Amino acid sequence: MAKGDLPVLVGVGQSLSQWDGTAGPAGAPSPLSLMVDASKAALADTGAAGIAEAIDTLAVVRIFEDSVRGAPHPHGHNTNLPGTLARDIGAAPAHLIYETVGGQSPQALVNEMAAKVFEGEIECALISGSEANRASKGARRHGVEINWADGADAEYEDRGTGPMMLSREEIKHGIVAPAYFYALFENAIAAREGRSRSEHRKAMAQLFQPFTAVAAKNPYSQFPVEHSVEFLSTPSKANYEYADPFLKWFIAQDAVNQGAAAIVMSSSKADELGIAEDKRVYLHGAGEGSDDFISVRPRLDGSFAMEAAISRALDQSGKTAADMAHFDLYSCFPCAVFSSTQALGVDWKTDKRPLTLTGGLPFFGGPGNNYSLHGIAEMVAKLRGDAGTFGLVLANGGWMTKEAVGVYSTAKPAEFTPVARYARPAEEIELCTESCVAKLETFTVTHGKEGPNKGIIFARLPDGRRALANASPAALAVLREDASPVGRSVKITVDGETGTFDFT
Ligand SMILES: CC(=O)SCCNC(=O)CCNC(=O)[C@H](O)C(C)(C)COP(=O)(O)OP(=O)(O)OC[C@H]1O[C@@H](n2cnc3c(N)ncnc32)[C@H](O)[C@@H]1OP(=O)(O)O
Repeated sequence: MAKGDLPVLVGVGQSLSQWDGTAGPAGAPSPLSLMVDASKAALADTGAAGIAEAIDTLAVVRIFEDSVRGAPHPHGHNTNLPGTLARDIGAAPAHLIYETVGGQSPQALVNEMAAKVFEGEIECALISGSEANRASKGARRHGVEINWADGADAEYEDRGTGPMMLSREEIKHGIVAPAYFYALFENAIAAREGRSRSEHRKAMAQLFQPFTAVAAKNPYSQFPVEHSVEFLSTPSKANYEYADPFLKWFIAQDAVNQGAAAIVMSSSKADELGIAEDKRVYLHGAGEGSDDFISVRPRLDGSFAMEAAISRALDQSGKTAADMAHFDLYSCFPCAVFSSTQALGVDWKTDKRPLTLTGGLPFFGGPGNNYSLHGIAEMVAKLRGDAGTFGLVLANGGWMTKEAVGVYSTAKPAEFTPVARYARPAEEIELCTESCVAKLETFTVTHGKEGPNKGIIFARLPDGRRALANASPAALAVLREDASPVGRSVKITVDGETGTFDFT
């Protein structure tokens, strides 16, 4: 293992199952089976023999059931996903890793494995991940027994669930689901653009309509249907209100059975194994950024972490956003794409380059932490067919809390620079936890099957501090109006640990 060897992606694979329990237990996938299928496809995709035996490092992206402390395993627990995956693909890696939580992890693992190859620590890494949440939901809904329990003796490095991404203050006010966090960003963007709810829904639908067209043509999409702007922007039974301004199809869909895998190795190992030049895709730039709890971020209409990760990756590659021919931008919610295109300086309304290669998390599917491994798989395939061009993958974790970016091309880079440590924000907003009068900064209304249930706001005091509060019944009715309430004066009364507000 020589130090300074150029890392290269040589194989990618994906898997998909539409199993949802309606036709009984036969053919039910598990997270492991989806990873095995995708990994075997990645091994075959290299076009060379002996790859499984060459894998010295195997890293698995953390699945949903292992991402929340104490979450149940309703279909049995696979206690060693890396070890069982290695067993089932005939590999015997010296290093097994079970990655920490976050949608950044596929790209972060590529960045890490590439750096380890370059440092001469490893020669060949397989990265894989999956979700079988469609199977899980379907099995429970239809009373079908499925069994995911498994295990292996091989030791693995468990990176755990990582630091908390939400604060006590946020939890107390009901900001507990990704859609609620992102709705606060989304309404901050709508307010900046001067849009009412219906106007912003139209803009979100215009952004996402082309994503649906890509998803409709992708054989690995879970929901391959092209939707109109009209359908996407209009509340209906099929497109119900979830967290204002989001309707169901503005949201990452987690009812998916999808797996993906990618193989990173040293160029000399690729030479030794006879991997053809036209299979090889290089990492030209890598960047990573992180952010604070949402309630203390100075800006809500954009992302510090995205800006940091994107600019670092582009700088490393010596390219600009204008040089990118292809993008796969994380799209769990429209605001993630509004924020990344803003950071890239790409005008989503007029730019001709597609912003997704898969179809995006609401339409291709949102397989938990692993979505961007599909983005990377699609990017590798796209670049092989468009040799010499460049593409950028942005992977996003938490609520724009952890970002990892990769710039790729089949062109051989003159040099490789390992990724720098995560950029960290320097500024944070002080919170006010007493009764106060403030100006509404952003908001959401959460919905259940019975309709709207909770109004949540952030408000800013004249001294710059921020307060969190929930809506009184009268204030909730105002939040439901089409006109944006952002900028209006509110009176917050704190009782115990939570604030309740009314409009003044
Ligand atoms: C970094 C990041 O990636 S952040 C993103 C992380 N990912 C997420 O947060 C995942 C978010 N997504 C989800 O939770 C899910 O995909 C959902 C809720 C959007 C859709 O889930 P599904 O399992 O497809 O639910 P589905 O739409 O089939 O709804 C189930 C039932 O509940 C009903 N329902 C659920 N919520 C509502 C609601 N708010 N209003 C009305 N009905 C509702 C549906 O109508 C449906 O009823 P039916 O069974 O009678 O037809």
